[in-house]
Amino acid sequence: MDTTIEVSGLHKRFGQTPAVDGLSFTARPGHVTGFVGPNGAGKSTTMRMLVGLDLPDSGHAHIGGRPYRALRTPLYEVGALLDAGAIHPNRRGRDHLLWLAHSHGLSARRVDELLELVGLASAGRRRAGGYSLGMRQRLGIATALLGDPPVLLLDEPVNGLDPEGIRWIRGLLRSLAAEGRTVLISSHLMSELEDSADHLVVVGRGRLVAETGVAELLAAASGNRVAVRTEARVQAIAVLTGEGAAVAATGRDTLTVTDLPAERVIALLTTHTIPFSEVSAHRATLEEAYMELTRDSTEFHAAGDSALAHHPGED
Ligand SMILES: Nc1ncnc2c1ncn2[C@@H]1O[C@H](COP(=O)(O)OP(=O)(O)OP(=O)(O)O)[C@@H](O)[C@H]1O
Repeated sequence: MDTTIEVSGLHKRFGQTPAVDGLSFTARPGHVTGFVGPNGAGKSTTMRMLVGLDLPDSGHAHIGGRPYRALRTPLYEVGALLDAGAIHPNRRGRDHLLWLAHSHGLSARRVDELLELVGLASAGRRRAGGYSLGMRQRLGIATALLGDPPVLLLDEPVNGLDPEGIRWIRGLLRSLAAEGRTVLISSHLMSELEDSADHLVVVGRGRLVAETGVAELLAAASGNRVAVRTEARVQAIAVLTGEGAAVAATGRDTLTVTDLPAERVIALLTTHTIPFSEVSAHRATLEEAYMELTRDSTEFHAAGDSALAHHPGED
């Protein structure tokens, strides 16, 4: 079964508000795709259209080439966490899962397995009304995973989780993708996607700002820069510029080298017996990369609407 998520030319308005405004992107199996953008960017609306809770005005949001409503066994094909609050406060967490499991021919054992997996084994018999937001998120994730689906759509799954919970969900998402599943998670904070997403769809005001690999984005933002600490600045500059690198003196004993990998810088300094105490690659954080990306997209906005999709590396 094809499990690619494909959003194409998607439009949705609420009254005068364009919530989603011509959005297109793809989320592929085996990847965690981060769907990121500020509050009100249209992420939840897109997710709701992916599972048929809202209808597009035009365009499509397909899973495996079909709309969600055409799936024959949705629980086994697509797991979704859209609104962690959507559970009756009097219902116990385990009963919520049991009801869903039994109506789909799944066993109580599967329910207990999942409660264990999401860390709710002991809390499962308590009423959901007493759950913290983090516990409701965990129950929502268990619900999404119940039918062992190859596609997962999780809207702000990190919301409400404590640092241990955030570490846990990052590992879970990575392992679900490593099993070949298509995982789409939304967040309004880039930092939440650090160490979990490997592909990014960045949106703003209902439109695509960028669709890019995380490694590609970080490499572009890091700008092939290497920091060198040496007491022999003059000799180091001579050797490194001789190799075609751009070198800037950035402190009394520090240099910033552009366009030469750290390994090559070390090899050159060693060969020429130039002493150094540090050579390190500058690695941008995802947050820095995001700032750079959205700054560019703002410039595109100012220049006109034709080039909203900015792919780093293409300029
Ligand atoms: N049912 C609705 N009725 C009216 N306007 C809506 C409705 N749902 C969403 N909107 C509007 O559509 C826009 C996109 O909202 P959406 O919730 O999809 O954004 P989001 O990126 O998920 O934001 P957040 O991070 O805050 O969840 C916002 O301006 C929002 O107010």
